[in-house]
Amino acid sequence: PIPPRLGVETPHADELSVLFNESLDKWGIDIFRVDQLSNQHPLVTVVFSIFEKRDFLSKFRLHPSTLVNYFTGIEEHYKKDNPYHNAVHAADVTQSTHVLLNAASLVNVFSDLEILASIFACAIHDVNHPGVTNQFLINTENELAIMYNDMSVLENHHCAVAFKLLQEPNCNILKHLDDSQRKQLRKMVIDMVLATDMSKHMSLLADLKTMVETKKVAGGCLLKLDNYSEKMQIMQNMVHCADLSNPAKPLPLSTQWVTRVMEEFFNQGDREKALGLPVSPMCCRETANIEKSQVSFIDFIVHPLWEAWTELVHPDAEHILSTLEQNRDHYSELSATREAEEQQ
Ligand SMILES: COc1ccc(/C=N/OC[C@H](O)CN2C[C@@H](C)O[C@@H](C)C2)cc1OC1CCCC1
Ligand SMILES: [Mg+2]
Ligand SMILES: [Zn+2]
Repeated sequence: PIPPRLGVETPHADELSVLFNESLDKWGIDIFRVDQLSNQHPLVTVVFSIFEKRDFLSKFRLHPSTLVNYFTGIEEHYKKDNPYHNAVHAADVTQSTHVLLNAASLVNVFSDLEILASIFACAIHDVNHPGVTNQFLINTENELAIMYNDMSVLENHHCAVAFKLLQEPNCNILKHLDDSQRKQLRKMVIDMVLATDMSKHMSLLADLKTMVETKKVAGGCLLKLDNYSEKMQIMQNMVHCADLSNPAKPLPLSTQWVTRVMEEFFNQGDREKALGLPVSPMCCRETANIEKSQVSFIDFIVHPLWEAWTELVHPDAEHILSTLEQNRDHYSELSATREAEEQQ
């Protein structure tokens, strides 16, 4: 059976292909609209369309129906009732990385296999996410924390689920890669997904800043990336940037993500309360100050990361950084007015 155009069956195929023709390569595509128009198959259609656009089906001899089969399986393993960590988030991170890869200063830096690995890593990076944090799984001695000895529990699980699914019938999309390519891809995907553990953020950013400093010294060209570890550092930071790109998207998208992530955190807070556990930071729906939390999240985590990325790929990400700064000021003004209201 020939898989449908765009990888999914939908009554809105024409509208969806217009949207992709206009915005698949653009920062700020309305990924929530992609979710609606794709009949709630945002990940399958985004991955399928990116692979087609990058000519990966012929480059890696990927069979269209195997591709649709596998990523439909992945999509089904994203929990639909997670407000945030669901297939729309995976599609969002995948499409965001697809845009970051198109930066002029990254042209010819990555091989096709490295690009395939990056897109693949994004698509699977949160698969089967339970909607709670690593700390919650550790505190409740969840079977996943026992399985992974409290180390990057979620991120190890996402990788394992994704690679196990590859062994299902008609899902082995890597069938026609040679053994060395398959081994390299597996290592690169694991390195990138494990680097999305927020506890790795500070060391990842420190390495990125060091690289930016040395790159400045080396006359600004990135082409000098000869060893795996430098290349992987950039790929890990790229995926991490995409994972933390919500505050750097046009405000109507960013606010929807804030609502979703807070609902997920509040659900966790409710469960912690019910279990008599201390409620995690920003997870208490009674006391959380949403706008204030976003301002600190941006000031301490997201802006330093995007500032370093923008320097690395200068000047290609300037508009992303300025959107982030505008959004930060918006949340800061909101939190000031809310505080003033609460004083009255
Ligand atoms: C759109 O806003 C966001 C988009 C993504 C994320 C992703 N966060 O990391 C995912 C992991 O759960 C790790 N965190 C769990 C949390 C309870 O503690 C953190 C120190 C680590 C957070 C966002 O906003 C957050 C921060 C400020 C208001 C809620
Ligand atoms: Mg994650
Ligand atoms: Zn994620």
